Amino acid sequence: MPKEGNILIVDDNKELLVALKLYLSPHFKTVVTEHNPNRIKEHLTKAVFDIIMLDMNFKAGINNGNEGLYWMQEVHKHDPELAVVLITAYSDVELAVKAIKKGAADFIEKSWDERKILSTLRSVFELQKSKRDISRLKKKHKHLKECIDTQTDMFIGQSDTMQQIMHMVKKVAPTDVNLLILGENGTGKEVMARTIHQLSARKDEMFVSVDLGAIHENLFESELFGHMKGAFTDAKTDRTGRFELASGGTLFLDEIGNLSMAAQAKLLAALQNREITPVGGTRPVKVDIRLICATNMPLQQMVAEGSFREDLLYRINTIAIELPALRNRQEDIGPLANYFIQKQADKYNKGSLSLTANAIEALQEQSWPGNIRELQHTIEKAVILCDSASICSEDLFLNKHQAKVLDDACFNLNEHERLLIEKAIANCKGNMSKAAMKLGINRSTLYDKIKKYDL
Ligand SMILES: Nc1ncnc2c1ncn2[C@@H]1O[C@H](COP(=O)(O)OP(=O)(O)OP(=O)(O)O)[C@@H](O)[C@H]1O
Repeated sequence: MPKEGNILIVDDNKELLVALKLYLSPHFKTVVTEHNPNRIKEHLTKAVFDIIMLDMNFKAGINNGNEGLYWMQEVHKHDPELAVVLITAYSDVELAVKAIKKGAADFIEKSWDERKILSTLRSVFELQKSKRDISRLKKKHKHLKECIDTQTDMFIGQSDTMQQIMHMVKKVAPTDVNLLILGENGTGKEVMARTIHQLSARKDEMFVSVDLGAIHENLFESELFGHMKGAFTDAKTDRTGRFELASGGTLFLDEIGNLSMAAQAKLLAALQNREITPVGGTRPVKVDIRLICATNMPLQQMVAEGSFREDLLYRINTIAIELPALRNRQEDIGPLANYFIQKQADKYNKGSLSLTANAIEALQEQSWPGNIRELQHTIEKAVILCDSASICSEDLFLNKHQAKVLDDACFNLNEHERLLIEKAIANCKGNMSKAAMKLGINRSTLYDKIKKYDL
């Protein structure tokens, strides 16, 4: 088993430091010794210790332990969780009780038995490890709660296009490959990323979502990699970064196209090395994440223009999933609208609500520039304002400018044909034979046109 535990021993007796180092080094990962207590802070800023063994009396002739208690308080000002084991040459139970009351983890007498020192340090180290685990778990729990509070939606997507995408997703989800999800705003990139996480072996671990577009350039490193207390003015406590929180699970980086070149370089290094170093930290931390990125920006074009790193694009884009705009998957509008109606009716205690056939038709005729998010908001508004249990097209307050009808000034035959085909397919709920019949053409001509207009 690899050795664990970093110990700093501070005592003005240099011979004792040598003896302790020799004895403890085979049992702990690092043992650092120091004879001058004024240098404790320097050591604590250079490395992370689990235990500090501290002499109670530094000045010859003084043995009331006050100096040791003073240095212990200084240590705790720097790191309140650091375990301090006090050393004294004088067996003094009262002093031991006083030190422990003031926050010492334990107490050792100088007239020692080596085995007792080892067992004391080992149990202090185990306790210290558990305390740190608890503090890490508390932070994870807080984040997890925040994630759960932003409720996830069930994945709806019956259209042929979405079924094909889901077929591919089911194959890639259980692997650990990096995925890039592309699509306009509101097409469901985050819902898709959460679905992939749920279908993967990492599903019992965290799904951590980061909106890179909302993070200020200066805070990028601290948000993603964490920071140590005191690393900068506002760093009042240690903070675990998103990479570490997601370790074992999935990290979802939304709006990846918004990253500056400097941030791209830092992200690439973290992905290549599979480790991060918190801001102000000295020790790199190993991370094991499955990465899913998303964007609505043309990354290939950005690479060509020099605003996105090609090596980063290769790393994040093992497989790309392109989510179609809602206007290009009309068959999904009805099921999505029905799903949102139930959800919002529950939210606003409206009992059982339903959409009339003409309401669904009207929804299918919209162009939805804001995609599923816009559809969801439209339904929410209708649910809040409706007076009866069935919602018709007038209750939807649809934006007339977004209706998928061509204005009178459009004489482009192709545009008219494309729109008519879309309408016929939606009207026939995706039944191609019926749609072809309605349009007065045969099925194979309809398929040719679907291909031509990329419907
Ligand atoms: N397939 C789906 N089934 C159910 N709800 C969905 C689906 N896709 C998206 N939604 C809902 O639509 C809204 C927008 O989805 P989401 O945030 O995943 O989109 P996005 O593409 O990540 O948006 P943005 O580009 O703005 O970050 C959310 O409320 C989400 O729950």
